[in-house]
Parts: sequence; structure tokens; C-alpha cells
Amino acid sequence: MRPFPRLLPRRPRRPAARHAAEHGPEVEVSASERELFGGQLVYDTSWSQHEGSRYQLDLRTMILGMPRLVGRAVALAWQADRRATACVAVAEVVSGISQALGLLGVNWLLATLLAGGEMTDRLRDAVPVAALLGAVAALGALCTALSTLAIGPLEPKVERLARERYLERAYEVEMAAMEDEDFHRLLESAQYGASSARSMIRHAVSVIAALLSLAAAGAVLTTLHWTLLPMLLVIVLPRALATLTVARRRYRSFHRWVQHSRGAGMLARLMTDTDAAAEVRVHGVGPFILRHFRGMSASQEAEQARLARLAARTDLLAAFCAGVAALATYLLLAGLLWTGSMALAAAGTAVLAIRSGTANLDGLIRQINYLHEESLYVGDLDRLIAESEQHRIPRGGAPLPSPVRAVEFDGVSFSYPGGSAGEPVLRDISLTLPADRGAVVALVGENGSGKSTLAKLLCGLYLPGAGTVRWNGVDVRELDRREIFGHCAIVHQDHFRWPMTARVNTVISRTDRPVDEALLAASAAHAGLGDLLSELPRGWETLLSRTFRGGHQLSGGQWQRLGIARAHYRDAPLLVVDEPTAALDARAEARVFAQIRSLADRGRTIVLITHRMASVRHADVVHVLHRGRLVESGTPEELLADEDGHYRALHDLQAAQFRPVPGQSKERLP
Ligand SMILES: Nc1ncnc2c1ncn2[C@@H]1O[C@H](COP(=O)(O)OP(=O)(O)OP(=O)(O)O)[C@@H](O)[C@H]1O
Repeated sequence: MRPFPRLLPRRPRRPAARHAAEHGPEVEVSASERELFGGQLVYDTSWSQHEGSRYQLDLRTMILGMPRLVGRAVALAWQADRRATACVAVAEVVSGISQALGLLGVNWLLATLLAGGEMTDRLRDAVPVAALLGAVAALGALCTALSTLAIGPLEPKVERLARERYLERAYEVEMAAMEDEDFHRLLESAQYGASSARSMIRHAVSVIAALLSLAAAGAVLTTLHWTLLPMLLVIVLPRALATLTVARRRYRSFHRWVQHSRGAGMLARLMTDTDAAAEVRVHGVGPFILRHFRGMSASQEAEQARLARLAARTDLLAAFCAGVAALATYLLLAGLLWTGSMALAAAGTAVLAIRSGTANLDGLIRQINYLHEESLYVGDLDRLIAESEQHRIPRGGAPLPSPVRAVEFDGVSFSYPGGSAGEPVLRDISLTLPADRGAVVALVGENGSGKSTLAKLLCGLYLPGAGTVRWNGVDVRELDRREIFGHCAIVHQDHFRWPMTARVNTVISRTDRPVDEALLAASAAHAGLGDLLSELPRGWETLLSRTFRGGHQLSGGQWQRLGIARAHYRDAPLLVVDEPTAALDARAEARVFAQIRSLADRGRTIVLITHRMASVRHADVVHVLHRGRLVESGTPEELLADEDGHYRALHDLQAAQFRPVPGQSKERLP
């Protein structure tokens, strides 16, 4: 038979439009993004990699993955506190059983009340049943309270243990690992593992409780009539699917819009940024940013409205399906009553069981999804702990020779992990640092020539890629690195500013022994802190951070003095001073160099890294680095004598800056 001719053309399907309605429009780069950022912002943060994955699961993955997720949470809790974990487990199981018993008790009660005979007799018979029901309810409540009581301290304990493991790994790994991009990303993302471990406990307990209540309802329904269990599943399924559909839609939307909404968030933060505050006002940047913020927010509001419309539609459809399934169940119950296969009391209990079994369904699915997301961060923490083993600074090793006479670099080359495609920063360096007679050893050279890197190798922060560093002839790889650290002190130009008191900022370099007040006073005098301490509102006890109330902020130069005091307080035989005076005024600078000299005269070895050639003249020996190579070594006088040398060239360039500019006379100045 010929097909009936089509009179009307087939209505064109609009896959693009339907796709857009379901999945949302493709996120276009908005005019604001193009104008402000040159295109769409793509954040490159490790912490965000699992964000939103809670919406990702489908029904199959969720059901199959649930035992593993719950098991992981239980294992975390077990490691933290076995008693509390056992207590929660028993309390939750007993609470689930009491729910099932409660439903059976209701059945019994209804059966007693609906039985034939005098009402007074029936009421009298019901009293012990009601009492039993009350006891079961009390047991359930008691178990819930017990579970709450045990979870309270268990959650923070799990978090603390996970965080401690994280922090230990963070400070026990090699500096090179901290520089390694992949490892550092893992370190960043694993930091959320501890709070996620805590959240997993909470979510797992909710999942277990909801599952037990579903199981209790299922078990009771099965005892009432076997057909009721599949009916419960038929009621549950549409709501479960709807919740997952809405969640997955959010997941897709989140991944499309996350960059856009972060961009808007960044604009909002810029408006309140202290550093930007002056320009926001004087240059009138406020209205400009606000306009773009409004534009970027409007498109997100439209996206939220679209998601809400779809969620309402899906929920309505699910409610309709669940309603039809419930109606079918009630018809089935009516049929069972009609045929006498079920007593009226059992039917009443079935209605109650269905209601209690489905009550926590949305919550159950949400909690499983949260468990899934949190488990990804805990997985990062597990991975970090495993990987950090390979990067751990080795424990033990040969003790540091005493006294240390010399540290020798022999053909040392070094590249930073991942830095400039592995280009060596130091190449074939051979030099010897005297360490037993007090000396100032200066390292000079242009920016990036490798001076600071060499100093870090000296302190054992990095190991050479090729060649060896030897302490009294013993390879640094064989030595106990913690002893090498203990032998060194470092003053950086940008030493760390601890958001603590001035006292802690000084004594923090030697926390392995009680505070030595005499040494603290000597360190303050050495760094010229006297005036500063008398100006600080609470002297040594002044909190040095503006983040906290009563905190005080120091100037760059004042911080630098504090850094010098800190290094002095460490009281180590080898002192590395890396651009110690960059933020100091001329008087303070001269003082610091005189102090450095006096320390050397008293037997310390000072490795001085500086661009101030005038200060280098205090050194006993100078090593000149150029593009990672050691190009000259000698006393300042010897090096100055070489007219074609690097040292001489650097020296002359700086000296020229102090000569009067030709043609510029003092008379021209006002
Ligand atoms: N953590 C790092 N990761 C990758 N490369 C680095 C790192 N630190 C320094 N570098 C690179 O190593 C080279 C030497 O740097 P280093 O800081 O040792 O030089 P420097 O002589 O002390 O410089 P400056 O006088 O500017 O302080 C530079 O090219 C620098 O970019």
C-alpha cells in the first residue's frame, strides 16, 4: 500500500531551540567580559575542580557508588574514634529497627481497635499495645539523641586528624615539591579534604538514617503484603529521577556559568578592595564597575529563572507520576481489602509506612550527591598523602660534622622543577665557603644570575641536580638535612610577616627552646629595634596585623629590621642575608652592614647577597655570578683591579650614579 500522501509539510523540528530550552543557551562572552577581560575569564584554580560535582550523578552510578561512599566515611570515622563510631552505628540501626517496630505496633494497635466486641474492651486491650508503642518511640528518640551526642565530637575529630595529616605532609616535603606545579595544585585542592572528611560523616549518617527508614518501611510493607514493596518502589522512582534530573541540569548550568559568575564576583570584590579604594574614588571607577557588575549579573539571573522554570516543570511531572503510582497503590489496597486478603488495620499501617518511607527521599538523594562531591576532595587528600611520601625530606642521615670547617660546591648545576623548561639556573658551580673562622662571603651578580638559588642550595633547601655540595667532605645527600637547617639562618628581603606579635615574629626562628630574654634583647639591639619597640602601643606584645582588632601595621623598613632581629635570634653559625637592606634608610643600612661585619668578626659565617656594591667592600671574599655561572672570585680589591671584569663593571656603573650629571649645576636647583 502506498503511504498516504503528506498534505502538510512536517513541522520543522527545532533541535537547537529545544536543546537551548533544556540545556540553556550557550554562554556567550558578554560585552562586559570582552571589554574588561578581553574575553571569557577562565579561572585556573585547583580548588574549583570538583565544584558542583554533587549534581553530577545518575541513578545507576549513585546506587552502585553509594556503598563505597558510605564505607569511606565510616572508615574515616573509625580511624578518628572507634567508640563514637560504633555508638553512632548502633544508635542508627536501633533507631531504624524501632521505626519498623513502631509501624508493626501501629498495625497491632489498629487491629486491636478495629476488632469486634465492646469498645471498652477494645480500649482496654489497646492500652498495653499503646504503652509498647510509646516505649518503642522513646527508644527511637533515645537512639537519635545518642547518635547526635556521639557525632558532635566525632565530626571535628575527623576533621582535625585529616588536617593534621595534611599539614604534616605540607611541611615535611622538599622545597622542590612545593615548586612543582602539579604537586602544588594537589596540595591546594587537598586542603579541602579535611573539611570534606567532616562533612562526609554528617552526610553518611543522614544517608544511613534515610536508608534505614526506607528499609523499615519496605520490610513492614512486605510483611503486610508482598505486592506493596514494588508499589513503594514505583512511588519512589519518579521523585528520585526528578531530583536527579534537576541536579544534573544544575551541574551542566554550573559548569557553563561558573566562570561568568566568578567574574561578576571579582568585580564586586574589587569595589571593596582596600588597594583599589583610592582609585575607585578619585578616578570615579565605582559607577563603571557597578554598570558592568549589573550587566553580568542580569544574565545569571535569567539563567536561574530558566532553571527554576524547568525544575518546577520536572517536579510537577514527577508529582503527577508519583500521585498516579500512589493512587494505584491505594486501589491495590482497596482491592486487597475487598477480596479479604488484607485487614483494615494492615491497610492503614501500609498507608503510614508508604508515607514514612518516602518522606526523606529528596533528602536521601541530596545527601548521596553531597557525599560524592566531598569524597572527591577526600580522594585528593589521600592522593596527596600517598604522593608526598616520594617528596618527603629524608629523615635521619649522617650527623653534621662538628665543627663545620667548609662547605664545598663541586660542579653544581640546578634547575627548578618545571621552571623555564628545565633550563639550569646554576651551571657547574665550584667554590668553597669557609665556615670555621668567621667571614663575610658576598655573592654578587645581576638580577636572575642565581645568587639566591645558590644560597638555598647551601642551606639544604634544594639538592643539586648535578655535582655535589659537601660539608667537611660529606655529601649533603648523606647528611641529616634537619641538622643542616639547624645550622643556618636566613634574612630575606621579603621574609615572612607572621600575623602575630612582634615578640613571636622575632623568636619564631628558634621555637625548639624556651624564649631567651637576653638573646631577644640582644637581637633587638642588633637590628636597631629600640625606637620601634618604644613606639609600638604594646611593645613586644603588639599584634602585627591589621586584619585583627588592635593590630598594628609596620612599614617595609620596620619589618626588615624585625627580620634581621629574627635571624639574629636564631643564633646559627651560618647566616644568609639576602638583600637585607633594600627597604632601609641610609643610616639603618650602614648600621646593618657594620653589624654583619661584627658578627663575622665574632666567628659567624655570613653569606651576603646584595646589589649595593659599596657594602660588598666589607666582604672577605666575593663570588660573581653571571647567568648561573661563577665568573669571578676573589677579594673586593682583587676583583676591582680587573678592569675588564664583571665586578668592576657593576661597581663602576653604581659609582657613576653618584657623580654629578654633566651640565647640571646646583644653581639650577630651587
Ligand atoms: N621558585 C622558582 N621557580 C622557578 N624559577 C625560579 C624560582 N626562583 C628563581 N627562579 C629563577 O631562577 C633564576 C635565578 O633566580 P635567583 O632568585 O636565584 O636569582 P638572583 O640572582 O638571586 O636574582 P635577584 O638579584 O633578582 O634576587 C631566575 O631566572 C629566576 O627566574
